[in-house]
Amino acid sequence: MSGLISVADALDALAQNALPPRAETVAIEQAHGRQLAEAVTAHVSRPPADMSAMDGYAVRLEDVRKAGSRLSVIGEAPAGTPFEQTLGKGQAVRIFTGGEIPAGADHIVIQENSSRSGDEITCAEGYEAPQFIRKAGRDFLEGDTLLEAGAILGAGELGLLAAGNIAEVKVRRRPRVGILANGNELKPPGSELKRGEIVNSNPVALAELVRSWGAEPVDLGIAEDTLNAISERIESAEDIDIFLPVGGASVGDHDLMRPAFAAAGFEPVFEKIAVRPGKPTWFSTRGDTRVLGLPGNPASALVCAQLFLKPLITGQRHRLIKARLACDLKPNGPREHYMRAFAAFTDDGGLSVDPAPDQDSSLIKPFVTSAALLRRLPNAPEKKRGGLEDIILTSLPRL
Ligand SMILES: Nc1nc2c(c(=O)[nH]1)N[C@H]1C(S)=C(S)[C@@H](COP(=O)(O)OP(=O)(O)OC[C@H]3O[C@@H](n4cnc5c(N)ncnc54)[C@H](O)[C@@H]3O)O[C@H]1N2
Ligand code: MOO
Repeated sequence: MSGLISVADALDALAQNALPPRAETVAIEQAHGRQLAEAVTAHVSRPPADMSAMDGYAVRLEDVRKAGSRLSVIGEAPAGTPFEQTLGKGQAVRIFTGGEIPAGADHIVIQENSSRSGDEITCAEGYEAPQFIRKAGRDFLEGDTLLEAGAILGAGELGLLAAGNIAEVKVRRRPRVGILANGNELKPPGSELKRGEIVNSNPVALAELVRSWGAEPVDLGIAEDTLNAISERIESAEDIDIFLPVGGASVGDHDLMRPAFAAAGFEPVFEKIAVRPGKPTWFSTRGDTRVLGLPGNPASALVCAQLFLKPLITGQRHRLIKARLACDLKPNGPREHYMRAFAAFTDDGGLSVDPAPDQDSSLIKPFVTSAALLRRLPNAPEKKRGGLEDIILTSLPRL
């Protein structure tokens, strides 16, 4: 495959050249944001036994069917210290939230509904059905699958693993993504700029995206516009899974990224994509290493990172969802267009999408407000305000 290919074909090619899976074991305290390499099963049941949901008295339901029932208190069951005897007729055990239900008991009378005098309680009400007992294994049983391979570990997932008595998990190794800028005009943020120089803004934004997708960005610096300078950066980079050259992707005399990677033994898979912005995006492989070449224009780099780098890192395709257009759209050209767009929830529970008025590929400001990429298929006809279009949500819509 080479030449100009469609977005769908580019995504297929990336999937066919997915990174080989590599796993490592980490403590759950270090596992936030990581992706499980294998399914995890519970080591314990939760709760481990029937538990009281309230502070009160564990009783036999048949003893408290009528208001005014009197029972004798024969012991205590606080959380962590089960009461070991079996409760008999007319007996109650003082129990606290999280205490294990003693054998023989099948109901909790909450303390607000009872009065105690010495070792005797009187129930204010009668009961028809058992209450306030959490059955063993209500959350999960020992041996249940808690999480599937591929799950991303956030707060809920980590709490679930800990509750399942799991201290370590096998997670996918974070791919190392080597970000390499290129251009004689580029200077780091904060530099004193001479005429013709511009600030190297793409790597810091790309690094943040890479991190947010669970990979590790590696700064390979700025290479000058010579084959040697770029080749040196490629050769001295250590343990990189995905090279991410940005800039020098087009056809100009100073666009040297492709030949430099070709000289380093990378074989082209595709050379450009019928996408806007970001047509010069290219992809090559060498053994287990990948190189995704992004154009230098900031919007092209950031949009194509969303479209092509994210699936390469995560192994997952984008999810398109529908949103209602807040303005009219002109007919699209021959390239699949991903417009930087503002997405917001509407009062009627829907989602609206409003493309930034200027879609030039050099602009960075639209990324500050945009939460979505609005997809327009090649040669799509004009669309009226209020119609439904496909979008990719890149962050949470505004409320
Ligand atoms: N004759 C043609 N010219 C161009 C074509 C084409 O098909 N034929 N394609 C255009 C398209 S589309 C794009 S996109 C750009 C991509 O160009 P490059 O990837 O070669 O990018 P550069 O020339 O290196 O830079 C473009 C632009 O972006 C600025 N830049 C570059 N790197 C950074 C950085 N790290 N941080 C901030 N800004 C950066 C650079 O200064 C340029 O202004 O090519 C078109 N040309
Ligand atoms: O594809 Mo380029 O990104 O249009 O400017």
